[in-house]
Amino acid sequence: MHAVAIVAAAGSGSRLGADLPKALVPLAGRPLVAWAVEGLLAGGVAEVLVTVPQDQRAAFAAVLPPEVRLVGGGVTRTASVRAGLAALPADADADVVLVHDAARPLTPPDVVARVLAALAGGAAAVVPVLPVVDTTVLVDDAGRVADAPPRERLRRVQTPQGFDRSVLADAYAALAEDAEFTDDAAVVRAAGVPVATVAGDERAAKITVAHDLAVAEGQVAR
Ligand SMILES: Nc1ccn([C@@H]2O[C@H](COP(=O)(O)OP(=O)(O)OP(=O)(O)O)[C@@H](O)[C@H]2O)c(=O)n1
Ligand SMILES: C[C@](O)(CO)[C@H](O)COP(=O)(O)O
Repeated sequence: MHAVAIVAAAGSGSRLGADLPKALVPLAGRPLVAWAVEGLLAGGVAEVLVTVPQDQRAAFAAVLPPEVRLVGGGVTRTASVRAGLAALPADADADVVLVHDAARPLTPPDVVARVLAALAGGAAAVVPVLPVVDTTVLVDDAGRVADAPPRERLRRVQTPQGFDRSVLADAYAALAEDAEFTDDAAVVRAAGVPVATVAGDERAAKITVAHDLAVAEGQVAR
């Protein structure tokens, strides 16, 4: 099995509110994207491609190993992953593709290895998940609680998400040009592909707001 990873790193990080793209924001002195790439390689990925803001290639090249390919991203995460997939050479060795967020810099290599093992075991699509520990409700348009789904079957979905390469490519090819999904598992599910799960890890938490970055700094310092 030859695994290539696409790291979605073309977002601005508006909710974090830093003065540079979120993937370049330092965590213990190193940009988030550098942490994310390192974790993928340590977990068994052979090649990494990073989707970056169109005008930031030089800044990303300066902080990543030279063998990491950079591709201009799109206006949504879905468009960025689509651009990354399109940039994979058709004859490349890769038979599986992992899609990861630069915003999950401290994802342990063990999570990457679990995703790869599930693919090697025959899964066409696999996501790392964690249980939901809070009571979780659906609200109506007025913000009133409308329903409380049983949390035993709810999961929080992380990245990297892993796919048979042709399954992911075909699912993206079937999407409308402006389609937007919150993750890649939703893209393949829209094409009717079942998605398996493996255990995620709290350390793979996504950095979205300033508090998340502070938590990650504490994690690295421990
Ligand atoms: N057009 C986009 C938007 C997001 N991403 C990437 O998708 C991942 C998850 O997105 P999120 O954490 O929401 O990042 P941002 O879109 O940058 O954050 P915000 O919504 O706060 O602006 C991030 O690594 C981000 O760089 C991307 O590659 N291209
Ligand atoms: C892909 C993801 O990280 C899985 O949890 C998440 O859906 C990204 O969401 P965002 O709104 O782009 O932060």
